[in-house]
Amino acid sequence: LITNETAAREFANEVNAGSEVVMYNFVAASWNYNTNITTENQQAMVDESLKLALFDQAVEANASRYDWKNFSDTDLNRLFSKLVDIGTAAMTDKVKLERLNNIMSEMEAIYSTGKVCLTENNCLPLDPDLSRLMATSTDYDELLTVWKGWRDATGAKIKDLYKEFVSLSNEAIVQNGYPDTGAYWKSWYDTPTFEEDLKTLFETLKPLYVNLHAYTRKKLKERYGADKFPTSGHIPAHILGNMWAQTWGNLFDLLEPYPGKDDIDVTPQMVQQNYTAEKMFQVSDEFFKSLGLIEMPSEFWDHSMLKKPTDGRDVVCHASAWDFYNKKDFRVKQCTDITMEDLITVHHEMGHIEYYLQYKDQHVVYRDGANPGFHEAVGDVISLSVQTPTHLQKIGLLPEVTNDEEAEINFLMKMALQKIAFLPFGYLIDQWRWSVFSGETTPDNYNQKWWDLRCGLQGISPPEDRTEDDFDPGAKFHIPGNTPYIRYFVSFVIQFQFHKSLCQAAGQNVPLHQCDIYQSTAAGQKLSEMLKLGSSKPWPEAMMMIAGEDKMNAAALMEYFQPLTTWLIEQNDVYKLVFAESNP
Ligand SMILES: O=C(CCC(O)(O)[C@H](Cc1ccccc1)NC(=O)c1ccccc1)N[C@@H](Cc1c[nH]c2ccccc12)C(=O)O
Ligand SMILES: [Zn+2]
Repeated sequence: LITNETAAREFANEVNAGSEVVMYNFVAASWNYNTNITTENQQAMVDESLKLALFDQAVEANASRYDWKNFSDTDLNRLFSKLVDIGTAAMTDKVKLERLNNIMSEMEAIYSTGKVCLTENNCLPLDPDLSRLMATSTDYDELLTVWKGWRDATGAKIKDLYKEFVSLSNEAIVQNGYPDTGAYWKSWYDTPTFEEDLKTLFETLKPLYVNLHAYTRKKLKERYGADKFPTSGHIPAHILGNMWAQTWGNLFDLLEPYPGKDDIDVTPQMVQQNYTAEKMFQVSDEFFKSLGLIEMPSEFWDHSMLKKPTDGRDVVCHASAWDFYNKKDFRVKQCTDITMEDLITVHHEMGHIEYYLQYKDQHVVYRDGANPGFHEAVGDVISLSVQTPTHLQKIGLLPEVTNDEEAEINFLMKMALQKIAFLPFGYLIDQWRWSVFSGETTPDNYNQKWWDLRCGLQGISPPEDRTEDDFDPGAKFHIPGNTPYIRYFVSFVIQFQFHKSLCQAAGQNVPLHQCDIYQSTAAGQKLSEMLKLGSSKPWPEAMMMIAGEDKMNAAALMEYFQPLTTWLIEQNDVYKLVFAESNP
């Protein structure tokens, strides 16, 4: 084995240059497929992913000729540990590797082109039509038709492909040295106690969720009638204002504690002011600039897809942010709707782009979040400031701000419907997936296990019977998209730790939920120092830099929502708080 660390550094630099070319070609082919789903674009993308896998295999083989585990330079050791960790690209059987990539692109196409026909010749896509219906309809049966139709059009059609995907993904990852795909995904957090830390966080936050669930259930019973609800205490899954019941913000008009106050759901104001998708991204860019962070380069504005094409092309509408690995080309692809919910997603995507911009000069293997949760948290931290009534007033979306106890509770309720409601969902998706990858959940049990978790952790129930002919996990983008999900649960906890620390840096001595770091270059400085690291340091070091502690901690989130927690407990009759742990 080669022990010369100078030679090793030289090798790493050559890999960096080569990676940028191969990665650019792969990302460009993926972009073409995602923004124009055709069989030729699908084949072109699969071809590029095979070339990338061969490149990664060559890098791994060459890197393994160095005695990198014994390097004295810890950074070089870290760099090589990433060079040899090539994921499913380790699959040496090219036929199987091509099959794996074909299955993934096929599942993504089925999901992205799925439609529900409400009448013979009225077939609606998820974005924007079905999403708007789920957000605005209060017709129990119409919601049920859409909820079931979407699962028939996507999950059920993906089921068999997913079974094959699981086995091929595991076969590949074993060649990379991991027992199964879930173990590989967890390794990105590089924390031996990761799963128990997550469980502790979830148990700590569960009382907040149970309070919100009880309050929401009571109000939904008033709207739909108690007879529509199982005696077990679960809420039917299709009446929460979202296709997956993952956030409940669209129920704000029903759940608003003190009606008649400021209209903090600024969607009407955005429509009234003729907001465009471009404008929404410019508003977000301006916030990042106000912190002294890097503004969007011209390539971003020239090459992004900021709204759904109207030329009949099939596209993957689910939002995403793209790094072309050439230090210049960064894009967002989003079928932006003119709503406050989508303004929040705009900030989420711009957070990914800002991270890309900040770490673009790192070695390719370090162009990642400190851990995947960090990448998901950046935009959300900004949007915690943007969503404050005082900030919405500053940018002209809220005519005037009432500063009293009731308005404060209204605001915290709206934030809880986005952040607290999400927690069990963010937690359970990869509990399901890790159990599938490990073999604990077998293919004939996929749907049963899914509903055990949805009922047991989220307290929601299927509005009609489900069987193993259904595959309800497949109706959520990240499953056919093979995008890990625990990153969002991690993000929803750490973004409040970041927010609290950046608010202190900005000299904001107000309650956490009223803090707006807008125009604070001190906060921007602290954020950019962490972002520039990419994944070059272990995430506890990055966490210490930005939050002053090296662990995930729910305290900041609980501090943020404290006034609402108190209010909810007063509102709820304690004995009605729970839902049965089992399937109703
Ligand atoms: O999926 C997303 C946003 C899309 C994304 O920006 O996270 C995107 C997902 C994706 C990953 C890989 C391929 C295709 C899409 N992730 C990225 O673009 C991305 C960018 C850089 C690094 C890692 C991921 N949000 C989740 C969680 C969520 C729901 N509501 C929210 C509100 C605010 C923030 C997050 C959410 C969801 O919709 O269920
Ligand atoms: Zn994201």
